[in-house]
Amino acid sequence: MTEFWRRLHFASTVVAGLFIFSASVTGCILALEPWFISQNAVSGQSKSDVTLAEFQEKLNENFLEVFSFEKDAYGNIKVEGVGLEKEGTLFVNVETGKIVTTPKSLHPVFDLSRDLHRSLFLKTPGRILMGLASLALVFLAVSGIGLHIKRAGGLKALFKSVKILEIKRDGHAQWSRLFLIPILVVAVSGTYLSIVRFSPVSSSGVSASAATTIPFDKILLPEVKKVNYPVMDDEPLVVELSDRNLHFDKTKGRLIKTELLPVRERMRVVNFILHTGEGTKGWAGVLWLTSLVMVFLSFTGFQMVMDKLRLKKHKAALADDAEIIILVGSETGHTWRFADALEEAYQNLGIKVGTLGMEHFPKLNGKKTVLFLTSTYGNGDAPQNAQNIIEQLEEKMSFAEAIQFSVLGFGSRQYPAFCAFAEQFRNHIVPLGNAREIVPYMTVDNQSAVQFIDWVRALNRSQKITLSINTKHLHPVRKKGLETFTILEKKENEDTFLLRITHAEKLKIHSGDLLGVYPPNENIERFYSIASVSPTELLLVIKRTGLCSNFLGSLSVGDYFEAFVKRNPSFYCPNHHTPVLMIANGTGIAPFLGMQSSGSKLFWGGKFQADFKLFEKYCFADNRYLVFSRENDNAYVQDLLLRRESEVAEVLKENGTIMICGSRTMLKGVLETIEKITASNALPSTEELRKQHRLLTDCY
Ligand SMILES: Cc1cc2nc3c(=O)[nH]c(=O)nc-3n(C[C@H](O)[C@H](O)[C@H](O)COP(=O)(O)O)c2cc1C
Repeated sequence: MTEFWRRLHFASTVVAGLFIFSASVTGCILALEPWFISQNAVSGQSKSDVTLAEFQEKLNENFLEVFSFEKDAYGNIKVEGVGLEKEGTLFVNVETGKIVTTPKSLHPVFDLSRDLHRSLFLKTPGRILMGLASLALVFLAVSGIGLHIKRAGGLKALFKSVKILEIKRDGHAQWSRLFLIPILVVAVSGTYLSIVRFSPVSSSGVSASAATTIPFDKILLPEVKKVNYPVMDDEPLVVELSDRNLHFDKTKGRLIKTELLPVRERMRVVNFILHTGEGTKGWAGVLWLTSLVMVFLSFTGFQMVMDKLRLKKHKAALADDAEIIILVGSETGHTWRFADALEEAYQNLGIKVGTLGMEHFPKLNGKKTVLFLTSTYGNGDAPQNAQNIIEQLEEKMSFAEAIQFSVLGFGSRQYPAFCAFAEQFRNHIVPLGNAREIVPYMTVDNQSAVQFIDWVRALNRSQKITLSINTKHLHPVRKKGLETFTILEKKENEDTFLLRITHAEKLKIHSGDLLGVYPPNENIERFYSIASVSPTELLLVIKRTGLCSNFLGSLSVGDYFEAFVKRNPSFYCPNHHTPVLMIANGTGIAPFLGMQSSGSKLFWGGKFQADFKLFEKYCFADNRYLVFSRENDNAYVQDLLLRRESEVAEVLKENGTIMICGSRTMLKGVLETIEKITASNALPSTEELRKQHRLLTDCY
């Protein structure tokens, strides 16, 4: 269902985005019009009990002849007639009937904006386009509501606050939710106005009703919209009220007929006011804010669409006749190279094949061969596009008649949980009654082309085909559009060093994001945790362990290098006002140097006191607790947690969050300790805390 809302939202943006953007910008200008016009009102306010007959007498004192008069939404009365001194279209005072100066015309920008807003200066075709754009906005608003509900996890949760971690995505969600109702009103009323304009009025559009008989001298002026005085004796005098037209004979006494305005016309007036704010300064103000928000939403929406189009060279759906389905789980994109090469090999044999990311895992039917290629991330976790996929496996696969499958895990033996996710995933498929494994589970370490080809050979034997892989396509390629980072400061202690580097402000880096750096002559990046200490500066704390860290360690102040930022929102510091407990060892302190606040406590463990000196200047947390394993009390950070058990428990009691960064060995010890603390203080378990997003880890 989420996918349905997302597609509807995406399609509406692509189709009508530019038109909506243009209407939003011009809407910002037009919503100001009621304010200017109301300041410009010249006719004054009429008393509520003045009758039309009394007002006519006043007019007769000042005019030789009146052909008609009309009142606009701001109370200005415009008379067509011959005055004692002037004639033509004249504005009059509502109490005296005397001619007053005409209202000043507004700046031409309003007329230009109106034309652009209604018809893009293209007359009827433009009006039709803008009508369709309004309709697309209705779809956008409705699909937006659907997405909000899905994102919040239910209708009730819809009103919870959204954490703004990334302006583009979260700001879009936050502001669209706040302005959902006015946006929907603008969209529906705009659509209605367009429909009314282009659907023909039937001649029976006005209905007569004998029941509404108002004597002429009882009509109150505030209720009158327009009066037409007849020129010929046999024509009626027509008084237009908001919901009906009254026809009187020329003697002015006798009502000839009453025309009730059709519902459609009355609805048009209501929708016109809702859409333009005419005559209502308060609603006009809301519309102005709504237009501003819509400009922002168009802008951020466009950026997201562009991001998606840029990223999405891969499809989101399969052709119905695909015999082979390749499903890819990937965090940083490397596994896609292997999947694409495999797809190409099938195509070369004329076999119908489709490749999808795991997030587009379709409900399978009939007889299918499905090849799963997936990496493993974090602590043996699923990559980003395969989160929660195991829970959905049965639903996706159980309707198929027969599935032949194989799982190929991509990972790195540098991580203790080597290919753990792929293995776990495979173990959940094996028991399914309709699934048969055609190639035994295999793994690919560090994107090894040789190991991949081994698996392809096994696949060939099983399928009795000869896939031939173009190994050129397996070589890692550097990402395009890398950013430049220049070193401002470098400090070293033993084999660890701190870099303060500067970057372009537009990058909008958050502490907790990762910096992807390519070592010289290698196209597989390494990631380093970032502390963002100003809009253009960040800190890295790195230990020399291999090619890439040695490369960065060899740079000096003034040198620059190229890298890219990988967003890591699952390790952003929560920005609600609850305490945060930051736990790190060694270089794991890096992201926390950019996250410290008055509500945070930092627990850090290192070997020697001197190690801390490296970043002491940047560590200003009041509540910081340090421990050294080769000095003083020879203890680890988990020992420190036990010693300060009551403070740890206090953070959790106050609904706080625990963030852990550093080595995996430390993580294991720390989690065991926290489990003990939560158990003895009747607090939620670490598993429960993880589910509540109150236990965040970034360990390597
Ligand atoms: C932060 C990080 C965590 C990782 N965690 C694991 C892991 O727990 N187990 C594993 O086998 N590989 C792990 N890897 C290695 C990746 O799975 C491997 O590089 C894979 O080829 C990446 O494929 P992808 O770019 O398609 O996601 C990790 C890599 C990074 C950068």
